[in-house]
Amino acid sequence: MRFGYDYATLRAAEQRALANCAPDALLKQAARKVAAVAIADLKADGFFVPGSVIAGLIGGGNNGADGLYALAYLARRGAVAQALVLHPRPPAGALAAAQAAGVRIHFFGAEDDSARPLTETETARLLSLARSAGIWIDALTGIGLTGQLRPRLQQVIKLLREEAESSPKPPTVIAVDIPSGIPVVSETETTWGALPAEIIPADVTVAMGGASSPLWLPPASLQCGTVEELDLGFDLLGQPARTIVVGREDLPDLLPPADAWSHKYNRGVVTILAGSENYPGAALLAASGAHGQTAFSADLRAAALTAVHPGMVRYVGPPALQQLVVASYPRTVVSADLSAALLKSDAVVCGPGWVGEGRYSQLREILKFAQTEGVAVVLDASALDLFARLYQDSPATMAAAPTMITPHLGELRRIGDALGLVGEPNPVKLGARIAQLAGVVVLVKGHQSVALTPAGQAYTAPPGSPLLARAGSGDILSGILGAILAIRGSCGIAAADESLALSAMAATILHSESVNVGN
Ligand SMILES: NC(=O)C1=CN([C@@H]2O[C@H](COP(=O)(O)OP(=O)(O)OC[C@H]3O[C@@H](n4cnc5c(N)ncnc54)[C@H](O)[C@@H]3O)[C@@H](O)[C@H]2O)[C@@H](O)CC1
Repeated sequence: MRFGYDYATLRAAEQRALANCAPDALLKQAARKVAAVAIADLKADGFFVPGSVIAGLIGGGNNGADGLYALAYLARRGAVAQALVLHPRPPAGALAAAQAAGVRIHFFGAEDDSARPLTETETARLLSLARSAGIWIDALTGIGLTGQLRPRLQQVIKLLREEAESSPKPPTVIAVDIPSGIPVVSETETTWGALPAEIIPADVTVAMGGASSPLWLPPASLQCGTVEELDLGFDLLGQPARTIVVGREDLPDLLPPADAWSHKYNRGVVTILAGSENYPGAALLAASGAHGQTAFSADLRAAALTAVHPGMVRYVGPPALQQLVVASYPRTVVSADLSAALLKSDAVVCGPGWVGEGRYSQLREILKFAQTEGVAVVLDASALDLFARLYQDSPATMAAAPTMITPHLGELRRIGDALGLVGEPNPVKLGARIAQLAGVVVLVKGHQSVALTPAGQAYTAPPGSPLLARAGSGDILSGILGAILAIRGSCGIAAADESLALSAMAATILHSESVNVGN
């Protein structure tokens, strides 16, 4: 797993590390890593370091200092290192070191008026210098950015973004700590990966000492390129992470294997309520996910086979759909009796294609059962509108049951509106607010899915396959998720919010993997 921290945690860790080392020692260590990334990029493209032109976009804080020291290393290796200084007071020690190493220093807007836009002449000079470089080191602002980016910096970032986008040979952009302009702190709350008006998208971001949350959360994460974390000795172990990134390598730890004593009743029983006359396919798709009827690449197969093969899949629905499900998945135990099925369940999935009379009271019954027995419930698709209604009627029922709702972006907005959370454009933040208000885990499904817990943590995984963007994907995912929750539930892994969120990430990784190999 990888972790993202909030501003206060990172700052405190930085202060503790700084107390134990010489002035600028950490900055120089950070700079060496940035220089190494630049050198690796040159070599990968078949260039030599001597003679290669590298531009550093230099701001006024320690982020700028990292950039200047990196240019100094590169100049000593023979690169033509150009510092484009865009702050009236660049960090003095790093500037002197860069000059001494032969870095060429170019000042823009030396007077202290960051509201004045660059003149035409300055703009032309900036672009010409930037154009001559194959690598840009973006060191304008790091985690010290506060408030809205000042106008001149906004103008500069816009100019350079447009230059990079329109260039036939775009530069490799290496962001120091975080692409400039992305806020890590605001006065009132974590920024949840918000994007500024202007940004130069990075190919690589080198996170210094510890990664900030926006590096992992969309939409900001989608502009950060590959994130490389540099260990600077920050003691972050044991510090609360705001964001947890689950990878394929974590799956074996999240998916308990069956053992010699496993049987159909103790290996997890998942009950599915899905499909209707108009949407019969939803019942089949959810069942296929729960039965693990998905292909996986060889290295995931071992984990996946145990993960998505619960002891039993039960289906509750009308007789015609029961027949359909059994015809495709004969292992399914079907019934029309919800109460009887619930009694034997370790997890319940409800919602794909699930329309018709009586759903509201069924949902109430499921949540009451979940509340009493501590059994995890996944609410998807049609159950989401019922969820909003139920929350309005009886909020306590929601918060007390281990519940996860799984909206895509359109459904998320509808739930937000129904709960009175209007006008929040950032889906991750909206999901976090719904989670907090309703006391449920919210899995925001999309290119990069994020699960938000009521306690304010975000769980995510690398972006999924583009092939997931089609009808029926969510139905399969809900089945996979139900199977994982049932297995974990039967193994005594508590259906606490963190466990639900981790299960959601395991399910999204497996789901994405399965469509990539042909399902
Ligand atoms: N202190 C240390 O030893 C270490 C610092 N590190 C680096 O230092 C960075 C943090 O340094 P700082 O705290 O100096 O902060 P930053 O360098 O991130 O930001 C401060 C600079 O941003 C400008 N700024 C702030 N708000 C602005 C706005 N709204 N519009 C335009 N400009 C604005 C300020 O004028 C100042 O020049 C990290 O992101 C990281 O790159 C890391 O290398 C780790 C070690």
